[in-house]
Amino acid sequence: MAFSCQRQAAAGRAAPRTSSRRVAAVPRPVVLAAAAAAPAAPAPTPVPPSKLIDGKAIAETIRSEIATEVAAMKQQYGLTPGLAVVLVGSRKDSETYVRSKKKACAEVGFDSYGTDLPADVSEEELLKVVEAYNADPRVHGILVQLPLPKHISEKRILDAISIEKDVDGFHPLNMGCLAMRGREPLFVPCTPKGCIELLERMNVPIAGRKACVIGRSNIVGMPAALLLQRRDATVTMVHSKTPDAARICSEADIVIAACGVAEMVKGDWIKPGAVVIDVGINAKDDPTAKKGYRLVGDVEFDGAAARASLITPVPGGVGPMTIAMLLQNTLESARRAAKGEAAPAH
Ligand SMILES: Nc1nc(=O)c2c([nH]1)NC[C@@H]1CN(c3ccc(C(=O)N[C@@H](CCC(=O)O)C(=O)O)cc3)C=[N+]21
Ligand SMILES: [Mg+2]
Repeated sequence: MAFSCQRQAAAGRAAPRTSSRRVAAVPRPVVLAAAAAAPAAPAPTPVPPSKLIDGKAIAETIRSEIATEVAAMKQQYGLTPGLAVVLVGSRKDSETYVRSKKKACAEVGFDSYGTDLPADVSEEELLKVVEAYNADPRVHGILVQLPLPKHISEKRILDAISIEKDVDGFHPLNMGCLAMRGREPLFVPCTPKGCIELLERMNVPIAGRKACVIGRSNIVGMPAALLLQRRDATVTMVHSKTPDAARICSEADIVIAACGVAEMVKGDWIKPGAVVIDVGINAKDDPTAKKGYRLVGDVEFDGAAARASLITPVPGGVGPMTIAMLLQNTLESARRAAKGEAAPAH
């Protein structure tokens, strides 16, 4: 059940907001009860659905497009795309993500292969697993779930993934090609690719616009900035050492927030009419929620939504797109294998 749907459902029912007793009678009290807990604060104006970028629905559309292509590929080449997912340790969030990735594979008709290793596995053992998947012709994509335990060098593991199977796009050769004009990476990292796909499917113009990327991680901020740049946006990156991040952000037509700090980007960071893509997924304590927390992004949603022309919710925004792009990358890799395309020289 997507949070965005709850938000919309709640927005349609104005009356229960004011009374905590009536809130208790509402079947899904998460949002309403949170509003009732602070009666002094005025309830935020409900966000009109036309402002929301429904990543969950767009990802579903993409997944059904992929399923159609997989069926055709099986027919034409007798080939089934295969994704290998390697999980080290037992972080609850990683286990959840890995489960959703395997489920998404099954839904579009991919084969998936999983290796679960204990948290204290040696780097050498993990390397052997990666190398076995590199050599396995049924596998077109390899994903080693991050973060890895401290004693393992992520660099060493990611560098070992064959670039033809690097569906995460984290290999330095793929990243390097992304950064260079006149070159194309074999794969683009899934989360930033999903952000661009959302902009494109919502018909948001990128060329000639000012974009602000908040955060400079290898997996989101940096590749997001490079992708925007490739589409002729004027990109500014801000980060924890930027003294005037709020001012710089407030000049942008497109904001991609990927700083990993819950609700850091406030409403007044957003230029009226800007498009806001929120990559963050943070757990925020909420005693009224079933699990004792709810998910929030890196953007303070209500304040930003009041000014933005379009905004992604969390969850139900970028998250589902990350998985859809992983499937797209894996499909593309399988297509190259089916056509026997030689790997570009490297
Ligand atoms: N090698 C590697 N590749 C990754 O792509 C990778 C990774 N490691 N480590 C962790 C991050 C995180 N990530 C997400 C994937 C899906 C959702 C997703 O589907 N989110 C849903 C559900 C959120 C929820 O309910 O928890 C949503 O936002 O609506 C979120 C986050 C991939 N990552
Ligand atoms: Mg990714």
